Amino acid sequence: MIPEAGPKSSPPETPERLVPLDVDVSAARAALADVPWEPGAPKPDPILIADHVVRRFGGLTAVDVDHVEVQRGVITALIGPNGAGKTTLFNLLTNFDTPDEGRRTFNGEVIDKVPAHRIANHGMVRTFQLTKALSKMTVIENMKLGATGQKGEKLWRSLLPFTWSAQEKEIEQRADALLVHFKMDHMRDEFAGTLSGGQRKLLEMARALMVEPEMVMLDEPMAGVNPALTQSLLGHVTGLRDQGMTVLFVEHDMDMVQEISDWVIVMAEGKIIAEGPPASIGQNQAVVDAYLGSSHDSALDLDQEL
Ligand SMILES: Nc1ncnc2c1ncn2[C@@H]1O[C@H](COP(=O)(O)OP(=O)(O)OP(=O)(O)O)[C@@H](O)[C@H]1O
Repeated sequence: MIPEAGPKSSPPETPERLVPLDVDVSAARAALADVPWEPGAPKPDPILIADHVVRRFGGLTAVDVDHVEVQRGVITALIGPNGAGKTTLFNLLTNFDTPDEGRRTFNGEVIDKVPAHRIANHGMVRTFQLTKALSKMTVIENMKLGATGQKGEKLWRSLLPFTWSAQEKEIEQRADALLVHFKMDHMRDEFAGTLSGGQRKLLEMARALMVEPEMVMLDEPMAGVNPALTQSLLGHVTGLRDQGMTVLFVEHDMDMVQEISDWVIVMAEGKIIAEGPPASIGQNQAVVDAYLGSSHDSALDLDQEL
């Protein structure tokens, strides 16, 4: 469990809103009530759309998604049995992988040709596992690394050192404010490698927020998290939505899916096989069949949790 922040010299204030987004969250969630419970269902205000997205690995078609839309301002879970294609689709949606066919649209703009390292500038960010190299950096250094596409990257700005150092200061202030918000400021100068599994997940989330995104993509946010930190993490994910951000997460933990998602998209064998509110998914015959047809563990998960 993360201890409360220790006494520090005047910590930076947590910003009232980490991201000033003009999204009516209640309206966005309520609008889902009119969405049909079927694969590829159109949404009232989609922020992300994928069309005819196909990804093959040799003879295997890992993803073959005809159409899928993600509603703005809500939390959507992407679930499915092992090998369903969730991670591959996630990578395709964030441009970390290139489809053999298909088109992806974010905020009305086709993003097929946007390089992965530039996608955050468009307002979409994903969390990353804390790699070995990042473990050898301190928490604050990790946070600062999350700030991409800043003014200092542009050549003309680098000729104006005052602008550059003001930018550096802004980045550090935002990083410190986020660390306070996530109750990690007491670990600011520790090596990231010393964090527990749950603290790593918090750092990954905090780092993603450095770019003030509109949409946050979380890859298995509950994996390796100690139960003591579960509620805190869930609270932070719903907190992203409550500030107007759109959240899409891949997760095996059905408790989390049930507790926080507004909408669930189910994949099996590369395709979207079902969509609907979390309570509807356990009763969906195609979903039950897909989980029963997969590994024993996944079938048990569905049986017990949905
Ligand atoms: N780089 C790759 N090369 C070859 N096959 C791959 C590659 N990546 C994924 N696959 C295959 O594509 C299919 C979908 O994999 P993917 O990891 O997307 O599924 P998943 O739903 O995320 O599974 P899990 O829940 O087990 O993580 C699997 O059969 C997997 O073996």
